[in-house]
Amino acid sequence: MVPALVVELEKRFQGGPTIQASLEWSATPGRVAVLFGPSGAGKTTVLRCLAGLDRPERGRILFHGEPWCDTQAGVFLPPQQRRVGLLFQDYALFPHLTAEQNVQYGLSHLPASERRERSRSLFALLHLEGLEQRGPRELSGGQQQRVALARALAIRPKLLLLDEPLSALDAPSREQLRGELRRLLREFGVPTLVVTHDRLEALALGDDLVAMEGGRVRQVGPVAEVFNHPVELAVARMTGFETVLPGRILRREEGLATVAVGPHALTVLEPAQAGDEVFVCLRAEDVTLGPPEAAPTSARNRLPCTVVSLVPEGALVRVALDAGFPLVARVTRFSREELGLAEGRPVTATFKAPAVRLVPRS
Ligand SMILES: Nc1ncnc2c1ncn2[C@@H]1O[C@H](COP(=O)(O)OP(=O)(O)OP(=O)(O)O)[C@@H](O)[C@H]1O
Repeated sequence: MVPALVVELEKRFQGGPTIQASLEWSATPGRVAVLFGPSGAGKTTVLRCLAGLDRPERGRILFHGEPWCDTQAGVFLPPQQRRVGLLFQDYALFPHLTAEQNVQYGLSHLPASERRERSRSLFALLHLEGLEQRGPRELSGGQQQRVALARALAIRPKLLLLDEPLSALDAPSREQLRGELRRLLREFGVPTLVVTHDRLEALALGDDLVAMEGGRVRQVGPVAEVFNHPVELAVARMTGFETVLPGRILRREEGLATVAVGPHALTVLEPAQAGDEVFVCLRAEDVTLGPPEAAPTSARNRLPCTVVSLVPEGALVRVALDAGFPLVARVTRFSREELGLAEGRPVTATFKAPAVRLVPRS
């Protein structure tokens, strides 16, 4: 398939770093790619260049074959000609305008009746009815975020760009809005790029992941693939969870949930959110290995596994396991000797219910 979005750019900052980003992305309607990486990786710079707010020294940006920027050909489309919807960290709503006026802000070229109709349907879609005449200061953080999203969508963008869209919210609201935002982005049907440095947000929001570090794009692929199969150390470090598996919640009782993953039913802490389709995320450090006939422990989850590979990492050893699904553990060299770990050997993997993070996918 021909990628709809092609980015090859070099942006130099005076006395600062040079960002050299290359990526190709399908940008199909409703699909979400997360620009993910540590602080200073260059994520916002890529977003600003896509929006037309920053001009790269060298390179090109093509969207469905249309050059938005081509430094060799001297092409640079201003932001309004790119038809991108933008939402930045602090929402930047105009404080002196009502929610409705904020949403209609970029629509002055349209007749009043059409402006009203567009904002009316967006207020309905984003569950903001009744708040049209409020000023930004009279709205909660979550409501401001949705008004800003409505404003970004009002221009009927070809591409939506969100920079840390949840970072201004407190932790509980963030968690709630992560799932909601994903559902909304699906509904809008606009291809979306989201910047975040938060792993759970990347997993919750993204279909695809663009992993950035040190001003470079390190890996691009479906989100679970990049988390499970990082191609280089920098990506492995930033993804952290080495096991990310699709699962389905079967039951919830007394604060615990039972999740079907491959052939197993895992016990995890019950997630606050509704929705039964989840990603099950586990860090290698939280998985303990024991002999196949190990006596039961207090850990809720006990899986018979086979060792697939052993990779020394300094004082530790990374152990890839087959538990009916791929699972990764990290043990000390001492434990490796003690357990006689070797490729093909059976072992028991255990982990506690609180070690598992669930990220909603529906
Ligand atoms: N206007 C500027 N002048 C000089 N250096 C800059 C400028 N803008 C960004 N940089 C530098 O470029 C690098 C990439 O910045 P960028 O904001 O793109 O990173 P980021 O991945 O979005 O980080 P964060 O998650 O902290 O927002 C950083 O080292 C930053 O200090």
